[in-house]
Amino acid sequence: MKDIQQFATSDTSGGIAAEAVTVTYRNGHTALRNASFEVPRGTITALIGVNGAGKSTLFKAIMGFVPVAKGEIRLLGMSVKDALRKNLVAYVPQSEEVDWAFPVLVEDVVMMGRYGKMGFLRRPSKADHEAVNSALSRVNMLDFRHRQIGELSGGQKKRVFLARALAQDGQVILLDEPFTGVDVKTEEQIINLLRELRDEGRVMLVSTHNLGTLPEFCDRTVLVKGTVLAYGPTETTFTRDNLEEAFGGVLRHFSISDALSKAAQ
Ligand SMILES: Nc1ncnc2c1ncn2[C@@H]1O[C@H](COP(=O)(O)OP(=O)(O)OP(=O)(O)O)[C@@H](O)[C@H]1O
Repeated sequence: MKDIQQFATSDTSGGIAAEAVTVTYRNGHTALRNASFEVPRGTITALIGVNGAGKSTLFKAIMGFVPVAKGEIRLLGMSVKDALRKNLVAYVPQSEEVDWAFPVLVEDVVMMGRYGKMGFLRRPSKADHEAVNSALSRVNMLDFRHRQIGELSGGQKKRVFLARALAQDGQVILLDEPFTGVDVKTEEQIINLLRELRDEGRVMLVSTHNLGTLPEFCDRTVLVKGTVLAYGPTETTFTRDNLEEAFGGVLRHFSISDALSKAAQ
C-alpha cells in the first residue's frame, strides 16, 4: 500500500468514511480487506479498479446489502443503518442489473425514490408527484414520463435512474458505471448534473472504467484492488504509479498520458 493521501480533514464527518473495512461473502471469499478511505461532502469521487477489485462490494456494503465483517463505514457522520433509515443513500445501478422487461412506466421508476418518504400504503402525495416531475425535468426526461422503461435507450434509462436518486433527495449517491452505453452528449449532461449535485453539498461515488474522462469531473479518486490502495484528490492520486499498481498489465492497452496530464492540470 503506498501513497495514501490523508486529507486534512475536518469535513469528513459529513461524507463517506470507511475504516479498516473487511467484507467476506457467505462462501468465505473476502472481497475487501482492511479498506480505508474518506471522502468529504460536496465532492465527486471516482472508484476505480480492475474487474473483481471490489468496487461493487464496496457499494453493497455502503447500501447495507452485505455485512461488514470488520471495521466500520460512516455516512454523513452516522452509521450505515441510520443513513439508510433516513433514506439518504441513493443508488444508480448498472444497466445489466435491471430487468427492463418489467412493465413499469418511467414516472413509476422515479416515484420509487419517494417510497421512503411515504406512509405504509405508499399513496403518493402532491409533493411526491411534484418531486418526480422536477427530477425528470432536471434530467431532461419529463416528456418520457409515460413511456415504459424498457422502451428507452441506454442513456435515457441512466437518466431515469438518476432522476430516481434526485426524487429521493439522496445525499450519498452511488453511481455504478454511469457512462456505459451513453453517447458523448448524454455523458456531458450527466457530468453537468453531477457537478450541480456536488455544489449542493452531496457526495457522489462513481464506479467507472472510463479513466480517460475521470480527471475532468472527479475531484477525488479511490483506487481499489481487494483493499483501498490509495485515495485523495485526483491530481495527487491519479498517478502513473498508483494506476500501475491498481491495473497492472491492463494499462498497457490504455494510453494514460492524456488522462494523467488532465489530472495534473
Ligand atoms: N455474492 C458473492 N459471493 C461471493 N463472491 C463474490 C460475490 N460477489 C462478488 N464476489 C467476488 O468478490 C470479488 C469482488 O467482486 P466485485 O463485484 O466487488 O468487483 P468489481 O470491482 O465490482 O468488479 P467489476 O468491475 O467486474 O464490476 C470478486 O472476486 C468476485 O468474484
